[in-house]
Amino acid sequence: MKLVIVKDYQEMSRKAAELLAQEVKNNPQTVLGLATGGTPVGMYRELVKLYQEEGIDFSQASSFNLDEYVGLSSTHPQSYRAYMQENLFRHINLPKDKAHVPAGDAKDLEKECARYEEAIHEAGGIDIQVLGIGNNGHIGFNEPGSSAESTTRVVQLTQSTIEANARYFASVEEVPTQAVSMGIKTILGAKKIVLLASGEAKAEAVRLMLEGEPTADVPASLLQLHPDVTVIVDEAAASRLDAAAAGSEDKR
Ligand SMILES: N[C@@H]1[C@@H](O)[C@H](O)[C@@H](COP(=O)(O)O)O[C@@H]1O
Repeated sequence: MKLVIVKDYQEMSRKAAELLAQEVKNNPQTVLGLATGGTPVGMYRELVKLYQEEGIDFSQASSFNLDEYVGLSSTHPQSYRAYMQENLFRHINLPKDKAHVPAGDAKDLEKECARYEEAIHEAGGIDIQVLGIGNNGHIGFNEPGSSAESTTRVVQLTQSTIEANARYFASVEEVPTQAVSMGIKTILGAKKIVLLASGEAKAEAVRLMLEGEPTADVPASLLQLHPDVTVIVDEAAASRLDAAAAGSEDKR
């Protein structure tokens, strides 16, 4: 995995946006894999800026989001569809029908999961997948214990994830307990992966991802099985790494 340690959140966001913009410039039909959470907000802000200032053209691109809460409609303000709309989709010229987010309010969720997996396949697979990381090492909503063979499915959120995500809701009781999430196998199927982490709270998860054995107990560590992963972390998130003591950039 390629590790890039940057000074702060701002630099992490800019670097990640530049990577995505470059990808779209190189291949206008890029299939983007997108993530939500607090971490990529700055990256989307920078990407919108690049779109406005440099005219990056998304008209032939498409996107697939990692996950969505079960039970929230696309118009619910805390749904990941609403997040994407607010932070990215409404600002750029990505065609609406090519911006995919799982439907967490589908009547038949199993069918929705199979449909989503098939849609990724039909689009030719994901070219570049953006990821954040949960405090417990989850990616997407693949909680500890998720198999490397898992595909898009309904998952149960752990209490720690529910509590961590409660800050976006009025109360912890309002946080959905389930989600539709791409699986580990779906994520590892992307041609390239970029994982972002910022802040001290992520330092232990980042350490286990990079320096621990690959194990389903820390889903992000399974990214070690992928040949093209770039991890962009700020100094606080890198603070527990052996590599952080050695220098700023490192290839492993
Ligand atoms: N499903 C999302 C993940 O994709 C995200 O990486 C994680 C961390 O979120 P944050 O970036 O807000 O710390 O939160 C949620 O659980």
